[in-house]
Amino acid sequence: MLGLPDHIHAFLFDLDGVLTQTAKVHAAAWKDMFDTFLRAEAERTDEDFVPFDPVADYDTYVDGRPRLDGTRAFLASRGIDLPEGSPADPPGTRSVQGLSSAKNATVLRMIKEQGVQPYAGSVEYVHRLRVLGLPRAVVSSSANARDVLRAAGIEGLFDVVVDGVVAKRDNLVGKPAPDTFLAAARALKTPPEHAAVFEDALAGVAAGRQGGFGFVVGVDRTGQAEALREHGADLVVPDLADLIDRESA
Ligand SMILES: O=P(O)(O)OC[C@H]1O[C@@H](O)[C@H](O)[C@@H](O)[C@@H]1O
Repeated sequence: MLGLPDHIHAFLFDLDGVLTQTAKVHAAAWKDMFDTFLRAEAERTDEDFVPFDPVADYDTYVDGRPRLDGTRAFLASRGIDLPEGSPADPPGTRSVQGLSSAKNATVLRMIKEQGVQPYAGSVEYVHRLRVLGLPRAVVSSSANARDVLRAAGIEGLFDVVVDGVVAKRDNLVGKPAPDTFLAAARALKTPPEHAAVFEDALAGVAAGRQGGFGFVVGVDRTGQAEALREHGADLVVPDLADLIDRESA
């Protein structure tokens, strides 16, 4: 079905980096926040400032995970232990919540300034699924997913959205756990073995593999095809337009 095996009847799409060109905006916001924090830490402790790597650190610790998990995972990679804090902490407070709020303020500002561009190949692919009457969901760790979908003008293309807000409400463990994808498959009334996962994040393809989904498509926007395969992608494509081409080849 549209470049995928015939046993696939439902389609679960990650948002940032798969449907919209916002993975790079998130990466830039994370770098901005962590570099400000790391610079201050370097001064405080009289140690060298080692910046956040927007490719290696982003892909390994942050990409695809819920915001607070991303903050915790990167801090742990540097051996930095911060108090959890509270959601009321002002952005930039020296706490997990304070740093996460600073990142969110930056990403929201960037999205407001730059707007949100969808990937044309993804929009075309989802349109074709809709014409065929096949069920489609967005599965994103982001608490800003609804706003991003709306800003990209593609909110109406999906039957179900499981985002960071839904995950919190329903106590779903975030990616790389498969729970949010499983919840979306349930909502589409499709067993996981008949659903496909589309992901650009290593944590996301790992979630698809762990959840026993029928097919996992890795979407490689940044030259990490091999790592996507290692984390569980059955197929890696640079863009969803390639799946349309496979279908008509
Ligand atoms: O901070 P938000 O908007 O809730 O998003 C959480 C995460 O959502 C994921 O979709 C992105 O890949 C991550 O980069 C991001 O950090």
